[in-house]
Amino acid sequence: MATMESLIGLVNRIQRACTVLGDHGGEGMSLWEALPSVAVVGGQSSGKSSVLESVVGRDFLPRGSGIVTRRPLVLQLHKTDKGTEYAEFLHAPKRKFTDFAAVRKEIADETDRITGKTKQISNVPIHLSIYSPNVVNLTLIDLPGLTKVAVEGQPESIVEDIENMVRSYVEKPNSIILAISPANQDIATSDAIKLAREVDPSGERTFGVVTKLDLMDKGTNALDVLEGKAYRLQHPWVGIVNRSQADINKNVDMIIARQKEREYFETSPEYGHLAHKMGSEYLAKLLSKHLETVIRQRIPSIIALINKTIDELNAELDRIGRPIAVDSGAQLYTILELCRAFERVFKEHLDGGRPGGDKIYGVFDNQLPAALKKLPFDRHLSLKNVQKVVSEADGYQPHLIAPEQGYRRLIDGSISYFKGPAEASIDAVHLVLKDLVRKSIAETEELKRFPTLQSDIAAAATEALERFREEGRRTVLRLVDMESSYLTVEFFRKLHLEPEKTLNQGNQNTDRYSDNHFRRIGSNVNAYIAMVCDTLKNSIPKAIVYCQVREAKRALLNHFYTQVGRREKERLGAMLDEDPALMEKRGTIAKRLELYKSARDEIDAVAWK
Ligand SMILES: Nc1nc2c(ncn2[C@@H]2O[C@H](COP(=O)(O)OP(=O)(O)OP(=O)(O)O)[C@@H](O)[C@H]2O)c(=O)[nH]1
Repeated sequence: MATMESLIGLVNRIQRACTVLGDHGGEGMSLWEALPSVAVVGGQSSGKSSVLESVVGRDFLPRGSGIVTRRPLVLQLHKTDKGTEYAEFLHAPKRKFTDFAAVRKEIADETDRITGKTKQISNVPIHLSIYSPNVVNLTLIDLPGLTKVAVEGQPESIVEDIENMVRSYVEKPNSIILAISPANQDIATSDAIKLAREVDPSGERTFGVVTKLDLMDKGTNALDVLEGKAYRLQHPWVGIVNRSQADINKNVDMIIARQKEREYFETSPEYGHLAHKMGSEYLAKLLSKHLETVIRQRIPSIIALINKTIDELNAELDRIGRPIAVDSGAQLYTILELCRAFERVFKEHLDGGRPGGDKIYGVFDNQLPAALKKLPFDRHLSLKNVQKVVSEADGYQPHLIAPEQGYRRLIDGSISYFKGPAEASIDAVHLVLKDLVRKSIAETEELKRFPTLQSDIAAAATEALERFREEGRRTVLRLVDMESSYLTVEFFRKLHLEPEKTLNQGNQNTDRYSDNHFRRIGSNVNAYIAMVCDTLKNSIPKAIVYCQVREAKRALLNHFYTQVGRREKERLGAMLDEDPALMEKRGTIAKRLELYKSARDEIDAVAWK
């Protein structure tokens, strides 16, 4: 018997754990649903509270007209060896109630706390534990009384609402139904039996209880019900005599009430032969024994469920990451690992595998050529401007054969236009790289839990990219300057060999001569610039890749690594600060895990006894 009792005590502990974890037996297969409990079901005023109280041996349930029980009450009875009786609510775990009138008030207050002072009902249970030497270990659920009509102030749906809520408790296969029917009503019309039959047609988990035997009309009795003739259940029917309203008003003690009940059956001419199988005490023992049997059968599946949950929790912990180490060596290692993970993702973006790297080629293939095409060479090499630049370069002495100075100035002026597109390409690639850094940080699964390190990496990478941009900028500007500093001699020598067709035409008009002459200079410069443009179109991308892209791949976090290596312990720890919400989540999971593990240990211990 000791083993059996610890078994039920264990169930009580696990059920409490479930509620702590927010498991109200809602969606899905929960531990709660794997464990048996006893639900008290009956019409209003059928005597549910009275039965519950006499099983417990204490007055503690709120009473009144109308719907008093508006939230399920999960009542766990814990048998103690000795000491005073007390009650404890899960929502106020530090407070021990020894005054049961205060328990009654707390149930009423706690009901109102969720439902307000309305006539609404809620399916969030109130958990109450009673510790006493005078009880057996048992979990009982008191449910709102079934009703046939809504009373004033209640919505029409209340009848259905209550029935649905009660059904949601008793339809679970682990629920043992205590179906209360008053003896002074036809058993055929009993709400409790009606619902029990619906959810448990075979009757294997229904216990029929007949109350108010003492209130039956003279000359009638409930023998055909109690003997199972009127309605057959697999378990024997139990008759009960609770305190009458008059007894309650007179504050008749529960112990005395039980004694009176026992006497009632022992001396009853109708029920005397059934006396040993009647009454609240017998009912309590019957229930307890049945629970034990059911729990024994359930142990393997409960253990399986607990193991499954433990596996799930462990997997979840792995997913969000285990707690981080405290020694600085391990922290440094973790930081470097996380940085590497980020770098891997970043490189995948550049090398392909992840999108984004192609945008850089887009700069080379579209943006740069388009910008080069738009350069205003037409204007710069217009007849008028060529004339102006060349004349200014000649000074007081016009050139004799070819305007060497004029050519130089026109070419220099044109080449300086290339600086704009060169710098714009540098900036465009810089933006692409910066965006890839941002994306890579967001995509690095391992970094998710470390917001501080995320921003540290972002800052370090951005700073490095800035440096690469500066280096890139200097390099492309140099490429442009190089084009100015030394011109391709070959090009001009070839020009010199070409016959000057226009000059040999008959008309010797000086204006025409000079127009053609300058037009020719303009078109020569234009051809030269087109050649330079082709060169730069190829060399600028090379410089950009060399200075920015290649460096980003090779050394994005190099500076950062040297800095981190020098940091002392506190700062390393701070870098690994986590999102508080995540830390809390890990804490919750760890706590759940702990609870489930201890539940498993306890079940293992009991199961092997
Ligand atoms: N004489 C007598 N009165 C009883 C018996 N059982 C319950 N009563 C009385 O019937 C009334 C209703 O009993 P409760 O135990 O409050 O019934 P309930 O089903 O919990 O009622 P609600 O919570 O309103 O649904 C009370 O006045 C009880 O004293 C009984 O066996 N004999």
